[in-house]
Amino acid sequence: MDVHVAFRQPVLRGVSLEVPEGCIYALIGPGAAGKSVLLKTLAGLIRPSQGRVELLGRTLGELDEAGLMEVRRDVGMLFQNYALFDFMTVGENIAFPLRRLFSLGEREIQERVAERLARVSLPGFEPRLPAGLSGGQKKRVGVARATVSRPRVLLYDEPTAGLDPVTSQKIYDLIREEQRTHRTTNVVISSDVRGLLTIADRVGMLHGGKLIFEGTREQALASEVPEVRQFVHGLTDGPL
Ligand SMILES: Nc1ncnc2c1ncn2[C@@H]1O[C@H](COP(=O)(O)OP(=O)(O)OP(=O)(O)O)[C@@H](O)[C@H]1O
Repeated sequence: MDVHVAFRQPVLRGVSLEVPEGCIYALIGPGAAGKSVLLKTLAGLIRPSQGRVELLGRTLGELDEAGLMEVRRDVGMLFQNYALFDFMTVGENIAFPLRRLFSLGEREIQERVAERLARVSLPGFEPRLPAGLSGGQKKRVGVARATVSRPRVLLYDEPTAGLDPVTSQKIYDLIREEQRTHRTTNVVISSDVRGLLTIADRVGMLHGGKLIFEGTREQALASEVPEVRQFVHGLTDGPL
């Protein structure tokens, strides 16, 4: 609610949004609008200079490090640039959140990693190194890592950047299936707005650090707000 974040200059200037439980929320907007900053603020990685972030009924600003750690167990994040550790195998990358935030036996960790890899159509990829994977495979490993701890909230920053349309759609379908199977709450940023809208329930558009539109996918597609209309339909003429 009323979230402000500033670095050298203000980036988020009073953003209020509510992501309904169990939905896929598409966060769209032009470059440097503040989408990634908002996602990191939701994840508790950036503290707002003003305003309040509530996640799963808890106000992040009121939590100490132990409380934040507890909330982070319920949040999975796919970062923009894969953020896979190059020196770790695929299997160790996926196991990382389990080892860091949970105390599970080795066998259960290996089982969960194998199940996730099968789920993202990369069975048996445990011993591979990220450097030897294609962009689409890295994104799928990222999805496997974000979901391995069975978090209730998933935050995806550009899950399809740099991928061809078919591979992109497969990633979107995977996000949708995960949401349907595990009833997760999802926020997804993508500059591929059309692809993202195929799975989105709700849409929020950031522009200049403010939320200039919020509504259902249908409302976004029918919006008469000039910036929203231009962005959603990829028009060259318009205010952007
Ligand atoms: N850690 C930081 N330090 C300083 N400035 C930052 C930092 N992170 C983001 N910014 C600035 O905040 C603004 C918003 O960045 P953000 O990454 O949220 O944009 P975005 O909407 O995700 O854009 P893109 O689609 O280009 O990734 C940019 O001007 C960026 O330079």
